Amino acid sequence: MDIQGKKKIVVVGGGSWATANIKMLSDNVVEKEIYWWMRSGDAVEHIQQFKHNPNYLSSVEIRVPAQHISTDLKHLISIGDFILLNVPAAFLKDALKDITADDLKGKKIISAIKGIVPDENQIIGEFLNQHYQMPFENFIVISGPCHAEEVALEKLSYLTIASADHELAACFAGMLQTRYIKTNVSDDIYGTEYAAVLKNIYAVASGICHGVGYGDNFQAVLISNAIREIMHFVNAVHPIDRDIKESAYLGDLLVTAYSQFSRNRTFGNMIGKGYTVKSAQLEMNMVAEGYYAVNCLHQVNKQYKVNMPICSAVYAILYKKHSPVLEMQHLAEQLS
Ligand SMILES: NC(=O)C1=CN([C@@H]2O[C@H](COP(=O)(O)OP(=O)(O)OC[C@H]3O[C@@H](n4cnc5c(N)ncnc54)[C@H](OP(=O)(O)O)[C@@H]3O)[C@@H](O)[C@H]2O)C=CC1
Ligand SMILES: O=C(CO)COP(=O)(O)O
Repeated sequence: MDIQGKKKIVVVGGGSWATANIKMLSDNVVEKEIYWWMRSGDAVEHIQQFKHNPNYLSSVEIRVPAQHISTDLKHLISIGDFILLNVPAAFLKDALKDITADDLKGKKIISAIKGIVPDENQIIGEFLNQHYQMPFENFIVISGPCHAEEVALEKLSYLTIASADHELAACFAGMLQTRYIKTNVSDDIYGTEYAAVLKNIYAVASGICHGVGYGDNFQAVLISNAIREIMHFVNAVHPIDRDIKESAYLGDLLVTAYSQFSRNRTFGNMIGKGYTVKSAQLEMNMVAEGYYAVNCLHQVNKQYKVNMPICSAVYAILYKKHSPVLEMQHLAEQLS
């Protein structure tokens, strides 16, 4: 596919980050046609009529033409050149259940998902490559420290656009830049995806620590150890020369572990305060990817055997029902 010329972009997902992506793409001046899929027919009708997403980032004005918003994913994909996947990883298989490798053939596929597909235990690029025969040259990752809520407020933010094809990454970055969005381009798709998955787990850990009563001093030690765990893990999975201090790695960890907007931190905080997983999930109405990711990571790391005491502690609390207080005491003895 020629990457020049007016492009048709389909955004798949109706949550906060999909809504923020719709806003960035709409505010960007490069000429394009934007299409939007979400599972809820009621939400589609509401947006068509009132030009606002009723459930997520409701303040954002939606300027996508009404006839471009639909619950028919197969049809929208048949129109699109770029398919931007943005449902939580746990629901990706369900969202794509009627989609075949043929439907995606020749499309440029972008993942704005920061998660692992459960059961498959694969990051999104691997999943699409193995299940949909997507060539990695057609794949793009959007990452970086960026909360949807701050995009809605047009607060200055930086995104990293990663692809094995530098020209493709630069082309897509050009479709997202606005007055309030700056972009970096990277070729580290594995490291970018895995770092984004891991930082969600560390943000859950950060929330748990806050919930059980640790202060800022301990949080700083926790996050210093977390970036080392990320570095060791991504170097084991995909050893290339990367600077872990870049925004897509360290920056994303910091914003997620400290921001008031982080769903993962909020979820962890509730767990630390004694909520069950179910009640914390119900309370939030949004998805904390770290909950699913830590289980997948636990399986994936059986192969790599990287020493990851923070991930192990979060896994024990969420999946083996260990006491957050005791598990964090045990973890604290292993940090430095
Ligand atoms: N929010 C953010 O700031 C950022 C998020 N991301 C990533 O974007 C991805 C999407 O997250 P985000 O947009 O924030 O999601 P939200 O938490 O805002 O919304 C949840 C989404 O998941 C859908 N959903 C919930 N339950 C189910 C289900 N059982 N089956 C199918 N779909 C379901 C919801 O659909 P419905 O409304 O119909 O229930 C909704 O679209 C995640 O991987 C996240 O890590 C990345 C960067 C920033
Ligand atoms: O990825 C994010 C910020 O970069 C969003 O993190 P949360 O899902 O924890 O809100």
